[in-house]
Amino acid sequence: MLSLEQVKQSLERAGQAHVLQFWPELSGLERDAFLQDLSQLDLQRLREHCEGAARAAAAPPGSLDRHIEPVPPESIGSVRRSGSKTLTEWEHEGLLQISQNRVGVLLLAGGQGTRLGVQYPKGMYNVRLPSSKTLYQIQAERIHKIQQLADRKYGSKSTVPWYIMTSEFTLAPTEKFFKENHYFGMEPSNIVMFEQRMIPAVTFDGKVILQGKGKLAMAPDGNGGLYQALVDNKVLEDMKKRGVEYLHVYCVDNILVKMADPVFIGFCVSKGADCGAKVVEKACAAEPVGVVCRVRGVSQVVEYSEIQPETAELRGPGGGLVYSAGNICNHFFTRAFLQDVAE
Ligand SMILES: CC(=O)N[C@H]1[C@@H](OP(=O)(O)OP(=O)(O)OC[C@H]2O[C@@H](n3ccc(=O)[nH]c3=O)[C@H](O)[C@@H]2O)O[C@H](CO)[C@@H](O)[C@@H]1O
Repeated sequence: MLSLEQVKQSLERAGQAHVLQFWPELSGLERDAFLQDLSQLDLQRLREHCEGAARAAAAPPGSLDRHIEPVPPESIGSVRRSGSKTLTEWEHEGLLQISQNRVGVLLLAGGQGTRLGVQYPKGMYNVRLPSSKTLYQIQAERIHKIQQLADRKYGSKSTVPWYIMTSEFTLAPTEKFFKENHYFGMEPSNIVMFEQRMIPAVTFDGKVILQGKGKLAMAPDGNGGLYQALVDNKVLEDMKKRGVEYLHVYCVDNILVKMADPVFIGFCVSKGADCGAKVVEKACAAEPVGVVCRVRGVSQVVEYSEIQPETAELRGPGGGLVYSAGNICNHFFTRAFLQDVAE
């Protein structure tokens, strides 16, 4: 732990000295705990984050749009436009990989569910189905089912491990919920929960916010915190040990999610892709979903808040939207790709 003097100096250098404004009012115990938290702050990294966010916010509207282009047709596979032979080939490839224990699923469940307005992890939400099943139970049953389908086709005894990224807010209640529900019939060792990092919440001008006189307001570092969390928690090592080469990543609030969807997995594997995104055609230009596209030649998601309405409304020769690949936060990654990103 750093001394108060050291912490003071680095806070001053980083323009964050205000966080110590209530120091004289803190008890001895509170001071120790606060100093401990402050010693662990990576102020340099925080500054880089804030500067990056400020730059993005200050960029003139439309600056992304000038460099945007659709994903090339050869990288796209469409369920709607492909014949049943092609779809069956992709499905068989996906099931084959599952039967060989080479596929895992990863749930992004570190968000706080603020928009849903619940005080507990979203996966515990009972969506009022007649069965009263929660999102977690529905997902567990889908893992059982896909294993069963692969086993039936290839005579295997497959396992699709379930990786669950949580945060400081969601780990303990999620663990408790799974335990109380007997892991929904799954082998507990095949459910790997891990925590993403927390970062300080800041104001628009990059000042760290206090939650209390001796406590920083912290928040999970976004779903892009996944890559760091995979390393911090040795998840890539776990995948390697199990022989998992492909990961299907999805978000918690998608009740229709086809976990380890064999068609999607099979398509990505047969393309030799190192990452992929499953998309749904946008219903209308203004639909508030991100679009998968290319910016300066690099494939990425451009959020609906980033794209200009004129770009979103562009239509191709057939009359369809040029940017219609709606992101539903369903991603495919090879372990090798994730390892590469991590390094
Ligand atoms: C960045 C991103 O993916 N955006 C997509 C996401 O938006 P959306 O606004 O839903 O993205 P969020 O970041 O809120 O949440 C997506 C998922 O990430 C998880 N989460 C979030 C924050 C965090 O720190 N840790 C964490 O695990 C949430 O629990 C959730 O499962 O879904 C939309 C609809 O499907 C897409 O159109 C958006 O393009």
